[in-house]
Amino acid sequence: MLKDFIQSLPKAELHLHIEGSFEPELMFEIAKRNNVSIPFNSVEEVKAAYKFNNLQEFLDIYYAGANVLIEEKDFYDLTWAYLAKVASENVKHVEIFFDPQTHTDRGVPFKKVITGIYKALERGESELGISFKLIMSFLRHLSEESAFKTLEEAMPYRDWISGVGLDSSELGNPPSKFERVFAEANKRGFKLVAHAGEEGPADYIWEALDLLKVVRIDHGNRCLDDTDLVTRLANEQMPLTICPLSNLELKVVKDLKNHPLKKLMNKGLLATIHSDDPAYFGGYMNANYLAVADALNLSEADLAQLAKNSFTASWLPDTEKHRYLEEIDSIVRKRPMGNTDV
Ligand code: HPA
Ligand SMILES: [Zn+2]
Repeated sequence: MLKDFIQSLPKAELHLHIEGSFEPELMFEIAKRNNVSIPFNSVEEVKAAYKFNNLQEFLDIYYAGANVLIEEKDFYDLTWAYLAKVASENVKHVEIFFDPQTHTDRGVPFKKVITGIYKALERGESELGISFKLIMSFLRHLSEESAFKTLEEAMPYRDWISGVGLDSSELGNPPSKFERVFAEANKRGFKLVAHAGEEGPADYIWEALDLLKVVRIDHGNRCLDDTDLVTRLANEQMPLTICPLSNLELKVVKDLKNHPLKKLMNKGLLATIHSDDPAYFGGYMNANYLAVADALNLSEADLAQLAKNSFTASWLPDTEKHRYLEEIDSIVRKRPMGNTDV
């Protein structure tokens, strides 16, 4: 079964907002211990509210949910719950986003946020065997000044943070707004990524490449509107971290049958599959692989390619990347049909 095959593949998660993995059950538990009220009476009520017509409707609820997180332990529990979940799905490496401004703007110290997340990641590495990188994302609906301030706040934790990203409300907040702060982050040795072309136009992807100098595009669906851009992305083997269930729930695509993933792969782009905000969009890594496999009739060879792409696009050292690529090839070779392209 496709499901078992997906489960058997080692995978890397490269597009995951840790605040988006906040399951309602844990939200109630943390709200209670922090004495914070939430406008819902039950887990079912929370889940019923997770219906979105666009990115902004989701973000409003996502930021409201994050208000419950106050203490270091909250961030630790949040991160640990995510790691325990993906360990059961054979995810071997994670490069996760956190949104410091969502918390520091409410008076929660940067230190509590990052320490809770980082300690859980370290435990995940030693107990679950999941290697990790941490990416600090700037909220693009906030000012350049606020992003610069956040970059400074992060410097005592420089060694814990591998990269800088850009997320939140895309339309009207082009990458160019953050050109200077990304240049500064680059100088300080952070790797750079940005959400672009989720709701925003192909132009925003050009800006992310040329002005921000990113090494991966998060989402990037809209690149297909621009053939020159597709050629550039293919030539550079620029990774696109694609999130199928997110695209469906935020109405970036009407139906997964129209999802551009297969088109992207056919054009030679380095596409990868991830979960974005799994607690809000109804599925973690394997559910994303399975949903898109069903909708687009992907073969086992396609799925193996996507899992390989996730390691190729990761920031693991080359030796580790190759180890995973070989492991996936050997899983494919052992399939009953040999070459699984059936
Ligand atoms: O999919 C997303 N897009 C932009 N910002 C986000 N913040 C969490 N998830 C997302
Ligand atoms: Zn995202």
